[in-house]
Amino acid sequence: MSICVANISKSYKNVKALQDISFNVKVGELFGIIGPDGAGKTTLFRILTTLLFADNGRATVSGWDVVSDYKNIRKSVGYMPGRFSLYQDLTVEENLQFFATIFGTTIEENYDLIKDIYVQIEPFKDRRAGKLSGGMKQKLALCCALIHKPKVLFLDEPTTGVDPVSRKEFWEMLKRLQQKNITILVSTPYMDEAALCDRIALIQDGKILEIDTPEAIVKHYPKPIYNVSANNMYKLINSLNAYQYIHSVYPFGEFVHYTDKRAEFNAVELKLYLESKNLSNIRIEKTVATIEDTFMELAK
Ligand SMILES: Nc1ncnc2c1ncn2[C@@H]1O[C@H](COP(=O)(O)OP(=O)(O)OP(=O)(O)O)[C@@H](O)[C@H]1O
Repeated sequence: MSICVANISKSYKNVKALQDISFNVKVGELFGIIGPDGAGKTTLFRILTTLLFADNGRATVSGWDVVSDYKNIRKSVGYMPGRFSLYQDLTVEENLQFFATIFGTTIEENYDLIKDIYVQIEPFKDRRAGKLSGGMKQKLALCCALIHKPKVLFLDEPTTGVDPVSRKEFWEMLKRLQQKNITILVSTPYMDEAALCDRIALIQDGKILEIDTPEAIVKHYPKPIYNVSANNMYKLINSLNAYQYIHSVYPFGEFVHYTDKRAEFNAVELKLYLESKNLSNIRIEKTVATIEDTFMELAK
């Protein structure tokens, strides 16, 4: 195992940031920690990268204990914190040089590992890091986290605030790094990114709701789910919420995802009900559950 987490808990005064968290990550696995703001993702990353002590439980990274072997862990992992952590006043190249030096290596020595990513920011190598776009900053931060050839990479919300094209590119890079046998633990609040991981842990209020492959998690969704749309989204949601057979309803892009309490759902009856609420252009179609649907159901 690359990462073992056993019964980890952490509180800040009255806030239970992590409650009895356990999971394992295999060598070379791309494992996602998926949860909304405040779920406890950063706290978990800080414990695993030896920057914070847990109140209870044990964790190892590459076989090293996060408390007693912290020095070995610090040498062998890469950590990209959620907030931009690089030196804004240093240039792209100077930042990279700096991180290589503190880990006792050089850019040349491990250039192969970062090459794919670095070529994209190389044209801006003399630009100060503070003047880069969001996507470029993420690429530089990833290069800096990789420059000492870590065995395990911790990426805390690496794509938050990054445009959709750069997000997609970023995940393609992670897939390539994975082929180099680097274990990757990545957190994200974006449910679409969860589908790109080998396995995911859904986390909310410091507790793990479920751990499995994205495909298996979606298959566990317990009910048929329907895309519903109408001329007025706000009124549609309010009307569905007031419907006597509603199990769940929430907005999903241009639709509303609706599930019904009954085993036998009646679309005609629902349409008539919505028409009685003065809605028009009503469409009701069966759809497949996503990770977001599963999360919402488990988090209820
Ligand atoms: N130093 C602290 N003192 C008090 N409460 C804290 C501290 N750090 C985090 N918390 C609280 O602990 C909980 C978990 O926070 P954490 O930052 O780990 O979550 P997160 O999933 O990373 O969310 P975010 O993306 O918003 O940072 C939240 O309720 C947060 O307000």
